[in-house]
Amino acid sequence: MIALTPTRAATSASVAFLKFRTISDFQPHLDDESYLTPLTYASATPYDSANIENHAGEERMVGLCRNVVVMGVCGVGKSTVASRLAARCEGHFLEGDQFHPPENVGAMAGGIPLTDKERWAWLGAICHGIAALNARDAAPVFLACSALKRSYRTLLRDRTGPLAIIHLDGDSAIIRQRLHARPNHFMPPSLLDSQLRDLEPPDTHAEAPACRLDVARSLDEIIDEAERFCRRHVASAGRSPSGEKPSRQQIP
Ligand SMILES: Nc1ncnc2c1ncn2[C@@H]1O[C@H](COP(=O)(O)OP(=O)(O)OP(=O)(O)O)[C@@H](O)[C@H]1O
Ligand SMILES: O=C(O)[C@H](O)[C@@H](O)[C@H](O)[C@H](O)CO
Repeated sequence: MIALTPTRAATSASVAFLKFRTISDFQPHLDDESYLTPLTYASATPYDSANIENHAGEERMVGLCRNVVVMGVCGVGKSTVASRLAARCEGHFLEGDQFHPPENVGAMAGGIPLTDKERWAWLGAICHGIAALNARDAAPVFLACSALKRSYRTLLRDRTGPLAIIHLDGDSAIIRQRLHARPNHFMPPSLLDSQLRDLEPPDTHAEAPACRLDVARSLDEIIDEAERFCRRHVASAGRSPSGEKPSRQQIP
């Protein structure tokens, strides 16, 4: 059984899996594939681009994202970065691995890469998780999720709205070393090669806003740069230490 109870310390960010403890909370329909029904995020959440565009003269939300995916192959630091970023930006942290059914975890633990079909079901469940958090309040969601292929990211965007992408990437030797050094994780380092084969790095124009951050840098440097990216592209992404509102794009 995959452990679904919280394993990380809560921070000032909302840590989503403290609230949603079981996979069934998020994937009640996997058997009949109705998880593919539209989520209608605009009607289910306060993020309604039609309304926002009518607020001429006020802060313009168009172009800003509600959700952020921290993506990349296993061991690049997705969970570490996304959870710290959520704390910095006063958002929710969503751990993509929490949405894998036990069969997926079992396959990976046994050294078998996931298929597209297995990933579609998993991504569908993640979309429900994002939508649930978006419906709850206006805080941004920081998702740690491999999202290796462009089609996976398209699904996330189609079902949950504008998506900012932070791609953690770099020297595979560094990533492999970190995987070997990481204790108590179901993902075997042997799966890194298949993850690298599946990886379709984001097209920073076609999939904008997207950025690539090198895993060779220190965690602090990565978080600082990721935070700057989020302040430019993510609605309500954090406040200054003085408690000021986050800066947003203005209508010229
Ligand atoms: N920039 C960094 N410098 C040094 N160590 C790092 C850095 N980023 C992550 N790590 C370490 O690398 C390991 C892997 O990080 P983490 O578990 O966050 O990766 P992940 O991408 O979420 O992995 P997975 O997809 O397999 O769950 C952890 O032990 C983490 O502390
Ligand atoms: O798409 C995938 O193949 C999976 O999401 C993996 O990336 C794992 O979940 C993750 O790496 C766990 O360590």
